[in-house]
Amino acid sequence: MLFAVRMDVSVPQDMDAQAKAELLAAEKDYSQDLQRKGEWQSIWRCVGEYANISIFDVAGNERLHEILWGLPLFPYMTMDITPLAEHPSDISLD
Ligand SMILES: O=C(O)C[C@H]1C=CC(=O)O1
Repeated sequence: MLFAVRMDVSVPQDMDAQAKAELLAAEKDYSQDLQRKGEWQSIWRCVGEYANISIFDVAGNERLHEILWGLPLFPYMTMDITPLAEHPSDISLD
């Protein structure tokens, strides 16, 4: 199942610099591991915002929930999740 997820990040301004660096490194590792496994298909920066739009291809809602809850940055994010279906005008389906 495909999902588009918009993640808006808001890390506290007063977070310790070392703790922030470790958090962002853990987030990157977590994301790239799932990208290599094919569940996190793509990630795009939203221009001018500390936000991304990501495409996930996962077994179902429970798996997406598990992935999102496991994000190291989860406590500092808000998310908007859109389930995706095929579009009848998609030429790759012809
Ligand atoms: O920078 C972000 O958009 C937040 C985050 C989500 C995955 C990742 O590597 O960073």
